[in-house]
Amino acid sequence: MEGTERLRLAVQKTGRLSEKSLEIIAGCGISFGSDSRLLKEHARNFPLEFLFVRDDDIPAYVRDGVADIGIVGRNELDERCPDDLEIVRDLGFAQCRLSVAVPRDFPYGGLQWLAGKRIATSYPNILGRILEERGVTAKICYLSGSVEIAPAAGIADAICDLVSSGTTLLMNGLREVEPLYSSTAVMVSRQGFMSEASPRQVILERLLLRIDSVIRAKSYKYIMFNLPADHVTAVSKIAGGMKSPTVTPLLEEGWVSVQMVVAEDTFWDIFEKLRELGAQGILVTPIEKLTE
Ligand SMILES: Nc1ncnc2c1ncn2[C@@H]1O[C@H](COP(=O)(O)OP(=O)(O)OP(=O)(O)O)[C@@H](O)[C@H]1O
Ligand SMILES: O=P(O)(O)OC[C@H]1O[C@H](OP(=O)(O)OP(=O)(O)O)[C@H](O)[C@@H]1O
Ligand SMILES: [Mg+2]
Repeated sequence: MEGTERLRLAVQKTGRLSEKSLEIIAGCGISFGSDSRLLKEHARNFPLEFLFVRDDDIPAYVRDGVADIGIVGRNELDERCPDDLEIVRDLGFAQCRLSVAVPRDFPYGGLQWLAGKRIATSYPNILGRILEERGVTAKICYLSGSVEIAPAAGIADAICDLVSSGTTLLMNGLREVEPLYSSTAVMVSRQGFMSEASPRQVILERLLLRIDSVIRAKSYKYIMFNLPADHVTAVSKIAGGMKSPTVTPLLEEGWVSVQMVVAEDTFWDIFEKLRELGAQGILVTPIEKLTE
C-alpha cells in the first residue's frame, strides 16, 4: 500500500519542455492526464503530483518548497537561482545554446567589440556573469521574448538568445558569432533534498530508478541478425559494452542467429562491420527500458 505522501513535480504546462518531460514520466509506467486545463493533478498509479506551470516559475517553486522537483532548462536554473537548487538528473533533451548574434553585416571581431554596445537578452544574469568573467562592459537590455527583433527595432546592437537550428536568427537577418553557454533539460530539487531521507525523497529515489532505465534505453538499440557460425568470435569482439551476444543455432547448417544490445552512437560502425562479416537480415528495434 502507498502512503499518503506524494512527490510534487513541477513541469512546463505548454512549450518546448512539456511534451518530452511528460513522455519520460509516461515511459516510467506512470499514468496521468485527463484535461490539459487541470493545473494540479496526481498520477493514478504512483505517488506523484503534477504542477503544470510556466517554465520561468519552476526554479522558484522548487526553491520555495511549492514543488519538490521540477523539470526545467539549465538556462532557467542558472538565470534564476543556481545556488539554491541541485541538478538531480540531466535529461538530455531540449538541447540549445545561448549565443551572441549580431546583424548579418556587422563587422564582428570578438567579444571585445561588444564593449559599450547594447545587448538585448532574456538572460541578463547569465550574460552579465559571462561578460564580467571575460572583462567586457556592455549595456544589457532585458526583453522577456522575441529578442531577435531588437536590432531591427533599434533597441539594441546585438542580442544574446537561445539558438538551436539557427533558423530564427537567419530569418531575422542575424548572424551567430559567439556561443557562450549550453543547455539541456534537467531535473532539479532543492539543495539537500536528496540527502534528507524523507518519505518524498524515497519516492524520488524510486522515480529516478525508473527514469534512469528509460534514459539508458533511449541510447541503445536491440539488434538481431543471422551470421555464418564461424564469425561468432569476431562479432563478440565488436559487441562492446553489454554482456556477450546471445547466439542461437539456425536450422540451416553453419548459420546462427545473434541478438545483442548496441549503443546508439556506435550503431552504424557496428552495422558496417557486421555486413563485412556476412551478417544477413539485420533487424533493429528500440528498447523501452534497460537496467544496468
Ligand atoms: N530552439 C530551442 N531548441 C531546443 N530547446 C529550446 C529552444 N528554445 C528554448 N529551449 C529550451 O526550452 C525551454 C522552454 O522554452 P519555451 O520557448 O517553451 O519557453 P517559454 O516560451 O518561456 O515558455 P513558458 O510559457 O512556459 O514561459 C527553454 O528555457 C530552453 O531550455
Ligand atoms: O535556432 P532555432 O531553432 O530557430 O530556435 C531558437 C528560438 O527558439 C526559442 O524560441 P521559441 O521558438 O521557443 O519561442 P519563444 O521565444 O516564444 O519562447 C528561442 O528563444 C529562439 O527564438
Ligand atoms: Mg518561459
